[in-house]
Amino acid sequence: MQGVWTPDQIRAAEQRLFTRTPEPQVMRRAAHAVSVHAVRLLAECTGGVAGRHATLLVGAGNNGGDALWAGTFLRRRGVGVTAVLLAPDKTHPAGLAALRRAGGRAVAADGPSPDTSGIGAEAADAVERADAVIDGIVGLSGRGGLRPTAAELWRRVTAPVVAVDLPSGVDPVTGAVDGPAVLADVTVTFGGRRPCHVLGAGAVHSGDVEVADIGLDGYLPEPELHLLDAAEVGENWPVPGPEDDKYTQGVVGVAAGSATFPGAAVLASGAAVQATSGMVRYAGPAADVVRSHWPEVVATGSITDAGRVQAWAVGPGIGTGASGREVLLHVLESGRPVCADADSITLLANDPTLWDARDPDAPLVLTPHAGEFARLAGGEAGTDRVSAARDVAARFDAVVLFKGNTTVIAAPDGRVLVNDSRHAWPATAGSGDVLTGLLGALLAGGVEPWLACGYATFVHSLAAELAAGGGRAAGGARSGGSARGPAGPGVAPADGPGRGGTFRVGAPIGASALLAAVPDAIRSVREAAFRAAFR
Ligand SMILES: NC(=O)C1=CN([C@@H]2O[C@H](COP(=O)(O)OP(=O)(O)OC[C@H]3O[C@@H](n4cnc5c(N)ncnc54)[C@H](OP(=O)(O)O)[C@@H]3O)[C@@H](O)[C@H]2O)[C@@H](O)CC1
Ligand SMILES: Nc1ncnc2c1ncn2[C@@H]1O[C@H](COP(=O)(O)OP(=O)(O)O)[C@@H](O)[C@H]1O
Ligand SMILES: [K+]
Repeated sequence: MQGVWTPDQIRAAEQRLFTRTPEPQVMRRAAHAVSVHAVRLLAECTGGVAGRHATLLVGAGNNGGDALWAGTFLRRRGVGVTAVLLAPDKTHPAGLAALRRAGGRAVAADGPSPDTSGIGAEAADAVERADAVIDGIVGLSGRGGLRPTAAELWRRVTAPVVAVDLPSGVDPVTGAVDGPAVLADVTVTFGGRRPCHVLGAGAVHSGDVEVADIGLDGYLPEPELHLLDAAEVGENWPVPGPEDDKYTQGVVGVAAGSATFPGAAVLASGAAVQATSGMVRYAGPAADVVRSHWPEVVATGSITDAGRVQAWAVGPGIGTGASGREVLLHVLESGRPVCADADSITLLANDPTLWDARDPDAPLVLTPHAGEFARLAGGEAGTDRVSAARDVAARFDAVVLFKGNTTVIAAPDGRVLVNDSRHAWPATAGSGDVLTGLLGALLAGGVEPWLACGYATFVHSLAAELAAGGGRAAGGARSGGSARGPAGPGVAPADGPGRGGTFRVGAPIGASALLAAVPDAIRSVREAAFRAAFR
């Protein structure tokens, strides 16, 4: 599991590191990593390094200092370097002196201008003609969007961009973007990811995130957030062993769908069938339709005849009336782990007495989308979705899987996992029903609920990507390309978030296609685990 640390945690760790390693040395280490990725980007995008030109956007603090030192390292590779200074009086003095000694040039951002922008002609020229741009405008101390001069410079950037630490203009803590902000191809960060690399629009603006080792390991506390990788999901996905039979792997019960919404039952049951090899029981009015799609499902018309299960997936399409309430009540009283989605969340939000039916020892997973979340929480989540999910998880003593482009998974004890989707293909009707089925199957297989949410979300997102034709295998390299794509600087391409090639290929999918790709996604994460074991 990879960690994500808040700016405060990073700063505290840095202070401890500085007691052993002098700050300038740490900065040079960080800057060297930035230069390595800038060299790679130059080579990939222009076919060469020496003789190319890099422009540094340099702000008032240490982030600008990093960029200046990175420029110094680039000079050693024969790259022409111009630093555009946004705050000449506050520019990192040692970094600027080093760049000048190395033969780099520095110009002020503002100055005599041929137009009304206030950007000096030299600065404008350096930005517009750059082969690569290094964004050192602002880092961990950033607040709000880019200020006017920085925004005006950014508007002129067309070259590929390496952001130092984080893309300037993005809120370091929430990832929110509420003004102009840099859209990076690569972000080079230090010691561990920051929340803005994985949350909200920041996840898109960061591009590919590279974590450089600057010696912080050993000084960092427990991470604020966690990320899963493909190998970990594959290693822990339940598969049958030699001693297993259909019962030992856990039987999942699906209580979903209705005469009006049989599709929810088919999708959730199908996902449960594809997720593990044990047995799936279905209970509800769509039993005939489910049987005709999935003959292996043991289906009955009534929840009271369902038979024994090890976990329940309940909610999609059951309705919020009396019959839906009865189904939910039965499931909550079963004492089994429950994944409650869709209508069951609305029922719980509307009728607090339903909570009393719950066995306090049985794990409960709630999987709200934004609207259902607001019903549960009693108000909109706002931009700090992590805190909002944590609060609801603690309040209801349940694991909360808060859906969205970035899915936030909070446990009642405060642990948070995030899945920063690199695309938006699951944004299609019925895909939530598939997720519910996957989760039910993992809970029935005995997977710890918080991790089950992480594994299910990872596979769900990957299945959508494979189905859409992005073609990225889990743990594999993403295809390249400038973050800005054909839409031009600062604008995400129309076909999805503006990052590597995945977003410019593929076709929209329905939930059935996502469901059909689940076995490929599971195979892919298991292959990643196999490769990792022999690395
Ligand atoms: N600690 C270390 O040794 C290491 C740290 N490292 C590096 O240091 C970075 C943190 O540096 P930092 O704390 O100096 O602040 P930084 O982010 O550069 O901001 C500077 C000033 O910018 C301003 N500003 C704020 N918002 C703004 C906006 N929207 N648009 C424009 N300007 C804005 C605001 O000043 P103001 O103008 O408000 O007075 C703020 O004080 C960190 O991200 C990493 O890169 C690495 O070298 C590893 C070792
Ligand atoms: N923009 C998006 N990017 C990535 N994933 C998304 C996006 N929007 C929704 N999703 C995912 O798609 C699924 C939709 O679930 P839900 O809203 O319950 O749909 P439904 O009720 O139609 O099945 C969730 O897993 C959610 O995280
Ligand atoms: K930056």
